Amino acid sequence: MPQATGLPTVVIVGRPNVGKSTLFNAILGQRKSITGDEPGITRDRIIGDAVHFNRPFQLIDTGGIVPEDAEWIPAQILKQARVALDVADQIIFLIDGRTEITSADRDLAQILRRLGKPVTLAVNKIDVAKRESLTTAFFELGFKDVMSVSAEHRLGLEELLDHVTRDFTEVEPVDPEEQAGKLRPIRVSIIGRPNVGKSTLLNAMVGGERAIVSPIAGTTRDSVDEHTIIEGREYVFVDTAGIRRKGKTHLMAEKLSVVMARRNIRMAHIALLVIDATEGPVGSDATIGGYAHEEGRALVICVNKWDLLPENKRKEFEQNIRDEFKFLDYAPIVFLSAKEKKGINSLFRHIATVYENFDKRVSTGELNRFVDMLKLERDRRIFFMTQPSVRPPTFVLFMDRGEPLHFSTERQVINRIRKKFGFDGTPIVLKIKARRGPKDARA
Ligand SMILES: Nc1nc2c(ncn2[C@@H]2O[C@H](COP(=O)(O)OP(=O)(O)OP(=O)(O)O)[C@@H](O)[C@H]2O)c(=O)[nH]1
Ligand SMILES: Nc1nc2c(ncn2[C@@H]2O[C@H](COP(=O)(O)OP(=O)(O)OP(=O)(O)O)[C@@H](O)[C@H]2O)c(=O)[nH]1
Repeated sequence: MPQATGLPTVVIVGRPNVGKSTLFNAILGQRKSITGDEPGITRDRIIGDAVHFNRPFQLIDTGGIVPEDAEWIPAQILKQARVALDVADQIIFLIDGRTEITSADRDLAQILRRLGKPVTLAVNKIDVAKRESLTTAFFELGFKDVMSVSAEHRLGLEELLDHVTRDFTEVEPVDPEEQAGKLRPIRVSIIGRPNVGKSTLLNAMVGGERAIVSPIAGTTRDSVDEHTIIEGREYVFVDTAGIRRKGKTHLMAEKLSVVMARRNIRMAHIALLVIDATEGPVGSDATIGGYAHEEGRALVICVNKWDLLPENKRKEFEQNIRDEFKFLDYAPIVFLSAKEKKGINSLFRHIATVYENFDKRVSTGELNRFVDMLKLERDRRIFFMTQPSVRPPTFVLFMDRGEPLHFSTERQVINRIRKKFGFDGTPIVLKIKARRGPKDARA
């Protein structure tokens, strides 16, 4: 039976066949805010979570509580629906507006009045536009709040819910800060040496049938950001003017690409480091990737022009990258051909996952169960651990002393965090703080 969730509870009661389930489904369906564990609503779902204008509540349909074949008497309803009525903050007493008031309606009305809870009498099956005049006959049941609805045609539901939820607490829709972060566009920077295919990749990602592309002038005079929406998620490609501006002499261009990468990484959440498959990972690729790491930005390594290499080279190439870029071991590697538009969907999926990790928060409870299992250098002690921020995920270890961990120990801790919680594609920042013990407090 209903769990006490702490949410205000609305209970729908009425004799059989008045339309309780129809109303229940209409309210939950209309609000699209079912949070139950199975998708969709079945006929025998009797409890669901709903929201009306930021006022969340729990809705119970007693139609599912009283068996359909039960001989209907008020006592029966009371027995079966007792739990629901006990937890009710608001009761919707549903009757059939197309039939005469029955003795069962009258008996139930009396029982409900005695509960001393707020009851709204909802007259159902009033399927016409001018509904009010049809409800006057029902005032004789002794409720001052009488409203008409058509559950089937979803008429009058808004007014009914306005009324029923009027005293319920309004909540902010989740944490607005976090929510804003989730809804904000993912800022992507395409970086790499000259001629690796950056502008071809940009075109493949924002061009063609993906469309909804609009170049928007950025804050700096000649920078242009490009927006695109893929599967409901908005992406902004930062400084595409820079990507599209062609290099001058080769040497100039090479240096320029490094300078540009450094600047653009700061404006982005995620850097796409483009490597030319025909050249393999080279020194300046590592330099550019290193900036993303230092700036604490998420990273996806894109091996472009893969159409020019045989497929069976993939493993070898991947190993090559891992060997050259040891410090970027968290970055996923995507093989693609920007020119042939191959691997672009996979790249978008990686970006979405990597961003999720970049923005991921682990609860303090989970972290401290994890800390219990960490064994560090023998002379260091961890008291507890928190994650104060995201983008990038930043963890603080509260220890006996504030001095940094040995490099290899720090790496080990970060790897353990990755292994336990999964942070593919994002750097992890680890900070050490001395816990203020009782001695410090006295000093
Ligand atoms: N015309 C009309 N019919 C409706 C309306 N709402 C429900 N009905 C019909 O009334 C009948 C009973 O609806 P249910 O939702 O199953 O009624 P219930 O109160 O849950 O019935 P029990 O489960 O037996 O308690 C169904 O045939 C519905 O299609 C309405 O607004 N207008
Ligand atoms: N075979 C093949 N060629 C590609 C691919 N992507 C890009 N190219 C080619 O590589 C060359 C360079 O591509 P661009 O997109 O201009 O490279 P860029 O990185 O923007 O170059 P800069 O502006 O100089 O930094 C062009 O001739 C492209 O057609 C690919 O996936 N496969």
